[in-house]
Amino acid sequence: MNDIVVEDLSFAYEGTDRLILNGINMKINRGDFVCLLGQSGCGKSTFLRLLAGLEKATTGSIKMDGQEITGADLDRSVVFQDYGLFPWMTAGDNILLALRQRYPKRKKSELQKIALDVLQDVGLKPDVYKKYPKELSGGMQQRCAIARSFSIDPSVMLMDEPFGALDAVTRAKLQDMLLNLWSHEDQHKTVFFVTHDVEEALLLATRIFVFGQSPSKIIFEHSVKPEERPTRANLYTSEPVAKLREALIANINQDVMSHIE
Ligand SMILES: Nc1ncnc2c1ncn2[C@@H]1O[C@H](COP(=O)(O)OP(=O)(O)OP(=O)(O)O)[C@@H](O)[C@H]1O
Repeated sequence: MNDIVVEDLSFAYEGTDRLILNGINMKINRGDFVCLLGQSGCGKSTFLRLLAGLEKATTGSIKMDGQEITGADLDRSVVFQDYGLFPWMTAGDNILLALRQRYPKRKKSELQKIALDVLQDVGLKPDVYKKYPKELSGGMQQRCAIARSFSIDPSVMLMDEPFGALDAVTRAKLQDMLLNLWSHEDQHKTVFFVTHDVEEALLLATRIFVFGQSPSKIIFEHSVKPEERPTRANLYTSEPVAKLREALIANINQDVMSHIE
């Protein structure tokens, strides 16, 4: 079943006539892990904002389960690079706030239990619940942001370079954690994940799209066959992954060069 269908989408920010996105078509199945690549400024974040319902298509449409996306919805949660936790609230209260919006009628004690469970799911100890964001490392804050996002059980997670600000070791740990969370769900969540990092996309994606620029359109797409999905151990030795890496880099480079020449 196609969960999200993007048809002939074009977009210009209000008050401007410059098209940021043009002629985007995409059919995404429930449970796909979609990675979006492309050079800086090509419109990846803008595309996520449209999926989130924070912007409206100029022409064309984005439909989820056959219904046009017309505004924000807790069924599509967003994780940004800068963690997005409210600094004046503890990690636990940040998660509780999201849970309260999702489940307004449930008891506080039930919601606290969900918050503690999701903190554990992302590998954090219970004492993190009472800590303020400034008392946590960048990696811990991003774990909290992901925990908050998972806690409200959205069908779709929109992740805008969530690991872009982290060091390589923390980043690898969080990639493994995210894959683990995603793959252990009975029904996988659909993930849209923006990254600049080809290796990250190769490791995570079941679908990869490369956006070109001015205005942005899809210049390359690939569906990864289940038997070709790499692990961290064979990321650099698998033949299909090597071929895909070559194709991704060639397409991104070609797009960069065509805007320099
Ligand atoms: N609110 C806005 N109003 C007008 N133009 C905007 C607005 N936000 C972004 N843009 C422009 O839209 C284009 C695409 O930006 P966007 O942030 O979507 O690209 P990106 O591919 O996510 O970039 P990066 O990889 O650097 O994060 C850029 O030219 C940017 O200047």
